Amino acid sequence: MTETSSKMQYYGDYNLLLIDVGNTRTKVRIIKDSFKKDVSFPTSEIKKNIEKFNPNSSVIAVSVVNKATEILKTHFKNIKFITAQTNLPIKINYLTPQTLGTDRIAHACGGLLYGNSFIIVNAGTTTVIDIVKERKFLGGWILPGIKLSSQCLYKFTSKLPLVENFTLNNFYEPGNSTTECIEKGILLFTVSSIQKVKKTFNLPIILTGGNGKLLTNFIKAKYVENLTLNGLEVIANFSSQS
Ligand SMILES: Nc1ncnc2c1ncn2[C@@H]1O[C@H](COP(=O)(O)OP(=O)(O)OP(=O)(O)O)[C@@H](O)[C@H]1O
Ligand SMILES: CC(C)(CO)[C@@H](O)C(=O)NCCC(=O)O
Repeated sequence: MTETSSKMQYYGDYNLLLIDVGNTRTKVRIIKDSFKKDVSFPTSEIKKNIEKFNPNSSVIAVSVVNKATEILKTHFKNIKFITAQTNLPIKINYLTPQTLGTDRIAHACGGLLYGNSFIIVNAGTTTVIDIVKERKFLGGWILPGIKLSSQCLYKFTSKLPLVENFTLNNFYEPGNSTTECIEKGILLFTVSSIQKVKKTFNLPIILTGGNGKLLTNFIKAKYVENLTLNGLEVIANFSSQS
């Protein structure tokens, strides 16, 4: 478990837990009065990590991993999962709200801390680009994430190596070696997609996710480390006031 401060401990006594289960990592925000702390761990290890939290805690969660959702439901007696039907500070305009990733709902709500209209780029396992216009979620684009793209090229070809470190700060010149071609190809695909959306909608970009920091080298954006957890906090405050 990774923490922003102190050592790992039993998290037994607090007012509220916010949980974001992503395909790669699970993030937890512990809130007790004005005290806040974020911790994270691999989603593949959710069972053993979640046992460190008091089952009687109040929990608000989003999860995009079905198995992890079941583990959370079993452990916590008082857990609320955000859905498109939750009382939200935004409107959801999506043809299939029942299939909409609830992390995307949280991102859209977290973005309200910076304005009412924006582009969200969540560069995690997948790269998701979403549009919120005047507090209305309009949908977006789901792309393979940076690491996933690299793993696919490696897995489904005979000659391509696995490229794990993305260290370039320029990818517009052609790549000059196999690893450079892969790195530049994935960055070109990711960054050009985001730039095209920016050009079309001309809204400010909010960038988040495990690869968000890397993309700040190429895209003018506000980088927010834990946008999903911030969004859950916005939703919690909104429903307590309305
Ligand atoms: N410490 C880390 N552990 C795991 N992945 C990391 C780490 N740092 C950067 N990454 C990159 O971040 C990606 C995971 O990002 P993130 O945690 O936002 O994804 P996630 O848990 O799948 O969330 P989402 O489902 O919203 O995409 C990985 O694919 C990897 O490329
Ligand atoms: C796209 C991901 C994987 C991003 O985390 C997640 O939001 C998800 O599983 N979404 C379901 C499909 C949808 O949002 O329409």
